[in-house]
Amino acid sequence: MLPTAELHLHIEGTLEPEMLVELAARNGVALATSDLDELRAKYDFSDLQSFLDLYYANLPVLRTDQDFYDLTSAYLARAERAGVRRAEIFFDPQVHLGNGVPLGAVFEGITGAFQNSPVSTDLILCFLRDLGPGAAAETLRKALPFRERFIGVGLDSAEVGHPPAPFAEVYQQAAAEGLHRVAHAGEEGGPEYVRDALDVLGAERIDHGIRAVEDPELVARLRDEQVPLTVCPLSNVALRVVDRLADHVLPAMLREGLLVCVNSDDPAYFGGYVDDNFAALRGDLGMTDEQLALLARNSFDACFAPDEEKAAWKAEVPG
Ligand code: HPA
Ligand SMILES: [Zn+2]
Repeated sequence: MLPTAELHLHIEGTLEPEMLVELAARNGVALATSDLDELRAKYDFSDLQSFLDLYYANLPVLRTDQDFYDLTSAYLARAERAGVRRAEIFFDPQVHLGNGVPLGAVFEGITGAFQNSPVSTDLILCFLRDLGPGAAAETLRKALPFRERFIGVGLDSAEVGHPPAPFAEVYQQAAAEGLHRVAHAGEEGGPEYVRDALDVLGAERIDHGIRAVEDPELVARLRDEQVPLTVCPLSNVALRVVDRLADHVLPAMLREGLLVCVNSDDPAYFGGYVDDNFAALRGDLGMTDEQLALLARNSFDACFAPDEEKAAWKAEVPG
């Protein structure tokens, strides 16, 4: 099992059907069905939005700090078995606030699970780009009383039609608070979303970024500046961003010298955890041990942990 850092993981996207049913029963939340096969059958997507519709529809089962604790503990236990040494975990506070869950319960549950795991963990607060910059600023304001519980901000949800630029001010505020800045860009949106995330938001890392390959000048810049790109191969196939894993641009990105790493995004929905992603890269793309080890080393270079810890994890990667 390759040791790796997982830097693109939405904790809400680790909600497996079994836990969905369990939490719905515990909290008295009605589901359309409790049949696990019927629930799994819905995990068939045509694009990002068709996934987001189901992802948001399932989240009202999360109500208490215990729910967030259980969700996060289950992910961390699975991640540990997948070789994950370091996880920088996204969450979507606007969804939970919208469902009437206090932010304190969300922070308490997630970070409580962090304390009981051997995996090195930190939390990144994501703004929902389709709700706009005003709602993002309001969310940051509500989260600042919990400032010590998270290390950065990100930008997720429906990409096309919701470019980065309007979020410049809230990203500036986040930077002033000493928070790291990442953003989803270049998943369904074009290279200009990646460029704006760097130039306008000051993003230190790009989530997905695969459509950057359409712009050679941008590729040269990403290589020269060694901007980390958190690529999610099984996600890209599940959301039909690429037709087949065999067509994925990840090997080309590696050949270009980009700082790419492998992540599971929403593993309960996309067919696997980070070890499953590595296995698929080996099986379907024929990637070699050397290439996979480079991806693992890149993940540690790309993470926000202290340099000594990064060096110790990197030294564990074979080759
Ligand atoms: O893969 C994703 N892309 C954009 N937004 C998201 N929110 C959860 N998962 C995703
Ligand atoms: Zn994502």
